[in-house]
Amino acid sequence: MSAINCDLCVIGAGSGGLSVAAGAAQMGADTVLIERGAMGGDCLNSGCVPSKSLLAAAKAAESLRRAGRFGVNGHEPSIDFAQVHGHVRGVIDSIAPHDSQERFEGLGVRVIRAAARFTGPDAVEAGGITVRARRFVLATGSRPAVPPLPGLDALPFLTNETLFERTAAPEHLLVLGGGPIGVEMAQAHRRLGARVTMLVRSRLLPKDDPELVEVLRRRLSAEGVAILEGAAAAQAERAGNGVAVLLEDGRRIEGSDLLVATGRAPNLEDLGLDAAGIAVTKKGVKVDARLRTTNRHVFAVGDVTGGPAFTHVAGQHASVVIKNALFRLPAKVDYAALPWVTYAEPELAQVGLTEAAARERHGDGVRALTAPFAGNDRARTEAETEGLVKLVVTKRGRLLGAGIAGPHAGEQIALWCLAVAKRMGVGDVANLTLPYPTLAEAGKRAAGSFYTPTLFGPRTRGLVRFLGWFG
Ligand SMILES: Cc1cc2nc3c(=O)[nH]c(=O)nc-3n(C[C@H](O)[C@H](O)[C@H](O)COP(=O)(O)OP(=O)(O)OC[C@H]3O[C@@H](n4cnc5c(N)ncnc54)[C@H](O)[C@@H]3O)c2cc1C
Ligand SMILES: NC(=O)c1ccc[n+]([C@@H]2O[C@H](COP(=O)([O-])OP(=O)(O)OC[C@H]3O[C@@H](n4cnc5c(N)ncnc54)[C@H](O)[C@@H]3O)[C@@H](O)[C@H]2O)c1
Repeated sequence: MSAINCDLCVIGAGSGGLSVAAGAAQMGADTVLIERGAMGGDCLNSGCVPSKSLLAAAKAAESLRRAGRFGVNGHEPSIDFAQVHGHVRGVIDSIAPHDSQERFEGLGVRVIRAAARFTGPDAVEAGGITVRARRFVLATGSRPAVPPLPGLDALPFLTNETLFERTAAPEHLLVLGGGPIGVEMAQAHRRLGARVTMLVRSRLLPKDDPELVEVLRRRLSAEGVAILEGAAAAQAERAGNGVAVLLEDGRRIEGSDLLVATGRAPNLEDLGLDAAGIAVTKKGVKVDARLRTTNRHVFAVGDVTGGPAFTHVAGQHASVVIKNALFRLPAKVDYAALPWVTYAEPELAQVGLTEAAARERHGDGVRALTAPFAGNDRARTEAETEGLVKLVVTKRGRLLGAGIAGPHAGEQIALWCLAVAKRMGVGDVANLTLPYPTLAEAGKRAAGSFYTPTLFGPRTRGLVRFLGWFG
């Protein structure tokens, strides 16, 4: 068995591990990166990239269907699912070089393609090589959490790890779970010609603001996605060539295929965490705000920590770990201005606190300010007037959070990421001069509504009349 000594050893070459390894190597740290599967991890191979590529194809199909509202002949598109799959594959292939072993070796990283396992508090074994490092970073990600539903393990169900390999559309897709994977994949498959039924235990997108979710629920239903909320699955079984899910209320829902999208489980197994003295909780590796595990030589980043499971969170984690591990700065994670986007149409974007979370934390003084896209001229020109901007502010107008359901919400939220992160007030946005006509004006309108009662109230009218006497 050969041995390597290095400054930093990163386990897992997904969003988190790659960011740590690239940053550390470019800053001069002698870095080893260990990956047991495909370089790029979930986001590139079975997550963000394929899901957004599939959604883009689905959007193209839907815009043909809906073109009639512009007087442009809309028609039912003919969909070649194998070519759609080719598009998805092509996007992955076009991004893959950026995450590749070759690129990382070019940056000076030693890459080992094997499963890693701690053999002690300061040593890892992978592919017959013992790696000793001053610091380790655990970035092993997560996998689909499959619920213990009786009958499920005897069925050939789909997860995000298998869904994007399909070259034919399912005839009738049952989607178990109403989180972002469920919602995005339900709409994508419906638009690409499948029948889709969502089985949602509680409500759709439970982490999002219900008023904003309602916009998306209406659109999904209008497009023909059957959404069964409050539908707890009790059992799964075969039904001819397909599948059936029995609900607790006695209903039996049949489909050709079943997608399980019921959350994530951290990849902790076979890592020898006990040998390294690394404690875990039910959610993932136990870390403090500086992402230190219970072994002072080992940090953890990304999904394996059991925190918010997003690529941009893994990115923030990477930067916190680099500051701590390489520069000994006490940097901490900060989710106060954490954004997330569900990339269905209309998009749903949120940063900071939702109204419910803000009321829980700040009490009844919190105000919600809204502006619908129905009143926005750009939305009218685009014939995309569904949705709204919703700001959540303190009594004095400081922004606590912002949510958008509407066209390009994921792009529009960037302004609010800055405003919430910098603890700005509504006045900072209400006083901006924005280009006309833009969707962003809806946000400005929501911000401006904070002042409406005082600006157009009797006191202002009295003041204007009084000052008029001196003119
Ligand atoms: C369908 C889907 C869509 C998503 N869409 C979005 C989105 O639009 N935006 C967004 O921000 N997030 C999205 N996410 C979430 C995002 O993909 C994850 O949060 C992100 O990939 C987490 O990065 P990570 O580095 O923690 O883990 P991963 O990317 O999963 O990487 C972990 C790596 O570690 C490797 N590994 C595991 N164990 C070992 C071991 N013992 N030895 C060596 N290597 C090991 C794995 O093979 C893997 O490559 C999506 C997820 C899914 C499933
Ligand atoms: N656009 C994005 O950024 C994006 C897209 C996809 C995934 N992701 C990330 O991946 C994570 C995983 O996504 P997800 O949609 O699988 O998970 P999720 O945890 O967000 O949602 C899971 C859903 O499944 C339901 N559920 C759980 N157990 C169930 C059971 N036994 N029966 C029926 N329903 C059950 C939950 O009530 C919930 O609605 C997300 O939380 C998110 O962090 C992000």
